[in-house]
Amino acid sequence: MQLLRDILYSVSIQAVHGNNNISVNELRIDSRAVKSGDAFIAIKGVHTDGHTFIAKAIELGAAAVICEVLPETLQEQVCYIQVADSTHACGVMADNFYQHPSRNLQLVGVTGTNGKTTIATLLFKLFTKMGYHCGLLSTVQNQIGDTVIPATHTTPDAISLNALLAQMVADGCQYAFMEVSSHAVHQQRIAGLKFAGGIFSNITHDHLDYHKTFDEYIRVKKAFFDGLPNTAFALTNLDDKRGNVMLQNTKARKATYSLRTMADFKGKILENNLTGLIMQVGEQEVHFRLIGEFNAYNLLAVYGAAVLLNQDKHTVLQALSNLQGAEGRFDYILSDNQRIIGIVDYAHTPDALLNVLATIKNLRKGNEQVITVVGCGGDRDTAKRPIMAQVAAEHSDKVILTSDNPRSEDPAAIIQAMEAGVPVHQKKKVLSITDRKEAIKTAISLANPEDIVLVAGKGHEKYQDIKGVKHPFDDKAVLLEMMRMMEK
Ligand SMILES: CC(=O)N[C@H]1[C@@H](OP(=O)(O)OP(=O)(O)OC[C@H]2O[C@@H](n3ccc(=O)[nH]c3=O)[C@H](O)[C@@H]2O)O[C@H](CO)[C@@H](O)[C@@H]1O[C@H](C)C(=O)N[C@@H](C)C(=O)N[C@H](CCC(=O)O)C(=O)O
Ligand SMILES: Nc1ncnc2c1ncn2[C@@H]1O[C@H](COP(=O)(O)OP(=O)(O)OP(=O)(O)O)[C@@H](O)[C@H]1O
Ligand SMILES: N[C@H](CCC[C@H](N)C(=O)O)C(=O)O
Ligand SMILES: [Mg+2]
Repeated sequence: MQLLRDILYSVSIQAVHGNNNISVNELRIDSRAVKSGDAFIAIKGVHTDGHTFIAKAIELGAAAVICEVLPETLQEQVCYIQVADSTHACGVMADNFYQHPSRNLQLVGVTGTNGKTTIATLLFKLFTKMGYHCGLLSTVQNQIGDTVIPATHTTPDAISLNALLAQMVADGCQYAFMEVSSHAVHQQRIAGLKFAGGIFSNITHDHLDYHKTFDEYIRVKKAFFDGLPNTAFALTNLDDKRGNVMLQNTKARKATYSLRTMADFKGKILENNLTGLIMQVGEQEVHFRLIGEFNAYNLLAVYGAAVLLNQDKHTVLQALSNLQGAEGRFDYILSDNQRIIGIVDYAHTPDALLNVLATIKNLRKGNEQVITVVGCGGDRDTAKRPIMAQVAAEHSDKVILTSDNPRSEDPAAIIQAMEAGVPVHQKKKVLSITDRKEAIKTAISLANPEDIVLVAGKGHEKYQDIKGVKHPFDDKAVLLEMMRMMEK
């Protein structure tokens, strides 16, 4: 419990109605969760406007309301705080309410279209291995030391985020590694946080359903670096066309990584096969267990960040060399009698799919076929659908288009939109099967010994979201089940 006026410290306030010298139990952005003595922050969302639920929140006992527009009639027992931007106020208030947790550990944020989970997870594993107590906030899961806390978002809302960071501080964590999604930057979920460092992986086509234009998407990602303090580092990928732009206006210490040009952290791939990567990193030659060129980038980002956090180069490379990647990222299975190679990967953007297929192509020894099973999520960027199918068709021998998470959409319509991207001369090698399990089964039945079956798009996910209901589904488990069934 804390005083409202303390929680409001450094929030830009336009007007106060009522007594702000009252105690507040919890901060809430959802009226449905409000209990007696809570403060309700009304946020304008994508689907609805939190301001319409102010009366409901008060009915449930809200003692304070933070809003951009005051209701017409004000209740005497409630303190109303009018602010210019309630999403920003929410971030600052959450930071105050939880006693500035991000100032009490070293917080590193990772942004970019692809690689966030991999980089954040590797940093968490690396620092844990080097003897530190660490926290992780990622798409796959949140973690405090060994304790796993399920994740609902890539970056949680400001209140949950600060609550988790406070738990990490209370548990003695020295470092926290988090993914910073573009949604989170735009919705100010990270307002008020103090970062010790920021990492940029890359930027390609995604989330244009939300950000509308690519320029706006770039601007939002850049805003994360614009907001870093001069005590932080900002580490960027020089091989990405927008790598430099990201750091243009940052106050943070700039650093770069690259596989192609001069950079602070320069790497070179010496070998890249199914047993891993051999890379030259600085002066040292190192073997890594992660597979593929894109992971060479992720590893360089992790190495650079660790060195910028004052860790010893040799210790870092030694520890990093033994680590495995994140669940569902180029997750590799050999069928029991080693006939077929199965790969589960979270590639759900054209760029990620292209990377995975290019990686597979490089690893192929001879005439093995590559059979790709892929779909696109419903209620998400529609522009990527035909491109994903095109990429799959161009770089595979056979393709089965199927459902990802259809959400509120008709799965057949999503598949149709994908089919439109398949070039006419490649239509012959493309099948469409709406049921994902059937699609995986068919892929296995089409495979000959040594062939590679890639199941893309869902990675670690353990469900399929159909009309708002999450049905249990696990690509890796289904793939294994089908491999075993077909081998009998
Ligand atoms: C598009 C988007 O980001 N939506 C997020 C947003 O919801 P919204 O804007 O639709 O909210 P809304 O339903 O319009 O409601 C507005 C406000 O009214 C409140 N409300 C609503 C109803 C009610 O009865 N009472 C009430 O108070 C809501 O709590 C909210 O504060 O704010 C909510 C509360 O923080 C989030 O849960 C929700 O995430 C949804 C579930 C989501 O799917 N988000 C995805 C797109 C997302 O954020 N993904 C990124 C990762 C992307 C990536 O990198 O791949 C992530 O960081 O996870
Ligand atoms: N550095 C990279 N560059 C391009 N593609 C990558 C990179 N790292 C991983 N990928 C591909 O992108 C997929 C997603 O990787 P990862 O989960 O690490 O990214 P993410 O940024 O966290 O994604 P999300 O935004 O969905 O949380 C992987 O399965 C892999 O196919
Ligand atoms: N963080 C991404 C993940 C997409 C994964 C894919 N399986 C889908 O459901 O579209 C999103 O929510 O847009
Ligand atoms: Mg992620």
